[in-house]
Amino acid sequence: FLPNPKTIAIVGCPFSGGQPKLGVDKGPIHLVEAGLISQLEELGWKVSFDGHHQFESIATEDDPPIGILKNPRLVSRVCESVAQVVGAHAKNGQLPLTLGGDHSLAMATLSGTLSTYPDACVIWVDAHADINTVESTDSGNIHGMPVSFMLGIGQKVDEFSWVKPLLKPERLVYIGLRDLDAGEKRILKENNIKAFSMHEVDKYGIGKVVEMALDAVNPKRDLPIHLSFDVDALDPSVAPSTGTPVRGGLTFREGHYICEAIHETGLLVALDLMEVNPFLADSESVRQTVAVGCSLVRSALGETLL
Ligand SMILES: N[C@@H](CSCCS(N)(=O)=O)C(=O)O
Ligand SMILES: [Mn+2]
Ligand SMILES: [Mn+2]
Ligand SMILES: [Mn+2]
Repeated sequence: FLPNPKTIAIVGCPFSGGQPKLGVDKGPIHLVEAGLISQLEELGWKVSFDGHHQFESIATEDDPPIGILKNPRLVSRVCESVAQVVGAHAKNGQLPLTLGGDHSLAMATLSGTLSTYPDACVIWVDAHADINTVESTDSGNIHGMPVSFMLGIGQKVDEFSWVKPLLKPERLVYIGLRDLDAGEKRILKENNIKAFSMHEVDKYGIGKVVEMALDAVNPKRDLPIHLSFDVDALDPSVAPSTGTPVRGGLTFREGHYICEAIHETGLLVALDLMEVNPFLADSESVRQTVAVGCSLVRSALGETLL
């Protein structure tokens, strides 16, 4: 039996603690104000949205770095609470759509999904692998680390003891990589994690890459899919208003093809749209970035061209 959610639960997460740039916490409100809810209703979905989450209360306490990890207590507590919310929606048979906010939130979304669907596979669309460990990170920005926590690799951090290693390496695949730290390249190899970088996208074309990615983690097309989409996977000319832009990214169509193809599997159970930062560009570029975020979500949730 495979889930067939009919309701989307929007989890608006105005959170920026996993990285240093102001503004990414305003991503959710821009996405919702661009009309995303009615756009999804147009597609036939029931949409439940009980307002963006408030994290101010958690933010007040003293939160010195642990090692070089920045805002560790804040990130941990926010993610722990969001994990409960995402998990509850998934357990109710709804499709959690998490709007970021920075990608450290994926500790929450993957925990929520994998606690409900232990066999789910994760398709991570991103310029970055976000798999740094406590030992390998150079920045201490936790938005570059969520995958390592979910795999249970690297030195343990007490504040994150709630994070269970629910993600198996063989159930994770990347598309769009082009900016990995040396440590991350080593971690991918050591853990035999499947990754389709922009080199493979150029070489095989996006259609073949998505097919190979699914073959790698969902060979019988019978496992639930969690799609975690970082808008910086797209070329900065397509999605300029994001915190860590990297040249040579996915075209508008390549990004949409990934979402359309995943919708076509009928296996999508959870979706993250992360790292939209409306403070980082002129208003037209912000509008463009928000619009492409909404468009990608629509494609992953059933909007077709014909
Ligand atoms: N690898 C770098 C950059 S990580 C970029 C994180 S994201 N979520 O893809 O924007 C680091 O660890 O700081
Ligand atoms: Mn990311
Ligand atoms: Mn990224
Ligand atoms: Mn980013």
